[in-house]
Amino acid sequence: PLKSQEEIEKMRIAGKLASEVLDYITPFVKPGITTAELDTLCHDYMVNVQDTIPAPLNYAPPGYPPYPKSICTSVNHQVCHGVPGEKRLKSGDILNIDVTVIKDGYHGDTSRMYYIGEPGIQARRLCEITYESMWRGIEEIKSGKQLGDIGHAIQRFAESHGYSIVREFCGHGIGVKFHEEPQVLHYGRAHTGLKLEAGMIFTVEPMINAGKAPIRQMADGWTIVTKDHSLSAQWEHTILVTDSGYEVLTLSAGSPPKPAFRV
Ligand SMILES: CCc1ccsc1-c1ccc(O)c(O)c1
Ligand SMILES: [Mn+2]
Ligand SMILES: [Mn+2]
Ligand SMILES: [Mn+2]
Repeated sequence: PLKSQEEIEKMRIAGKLASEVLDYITPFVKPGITTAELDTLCHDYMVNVQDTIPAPLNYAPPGYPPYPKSICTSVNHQVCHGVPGEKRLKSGDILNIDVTVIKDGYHGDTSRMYYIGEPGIQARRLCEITYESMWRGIEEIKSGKQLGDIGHAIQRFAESHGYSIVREFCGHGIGVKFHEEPQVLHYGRAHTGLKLEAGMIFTVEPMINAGKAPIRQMADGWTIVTKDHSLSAQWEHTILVTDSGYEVLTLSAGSPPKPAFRV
């Protein structure tokens, strides 16, 4: 549903707070720390400093058990929904931290990639291309355009670099609920799908694999990995559709800059 001005203001606050969690955790993301330690640090910051609620904690979408932690941490060939645990991060790893906070009843959802020590050139390139793929999709957002324009832009850019798009998970509407309509696919055909309207708020969160698209779910009932064990990267922003284009709601002081689009 379209958000009112009051709701949009609350979503701006929630989105900024979510982004600030990723700023806060950045200096802790070093070789030797465990993803469970990162979860505790983020949880305590959200609850004790921000007075926000971590949306993932005990979140149970249909067919899933309640999620046991406050953030998602997906390392290397893990695609998404990685559960924080005793795994120590090591130099060369790439890590996605995905944060969703609830403030005053409204959700802010964002994720970033982090380099642990010195990842190799291939790992860095996947992270950089995935970041630009997300922005290529965001750049299509404008009242009157269609959802297919977003997916097509992401798919074309990522696949032109020899990467593959994960199809089983998508972006989503967001507001008083973590997940609302519409589904925002990260692939598709231009000039197809739902028309975008000012006041819509949804996430763009492409998962891109260095190898082939197929994924597998781990025995923990949560963690998704690439079937071919290739590296996977993801970035996520929460976006408001405006008449003139878009407004990114999940920006903060430490947000990486938008890439200069190489043609
Ligand atoms: C823990 C959160 C969760 C559980 C099942 S799907 C999911 C999830 C994780 C990150 C997201 O950005 C998202 O939209 C959903
Ligand atoms: Mn997220
Ligand atoms: Mn999301
Ligand atoms: Mn990954």
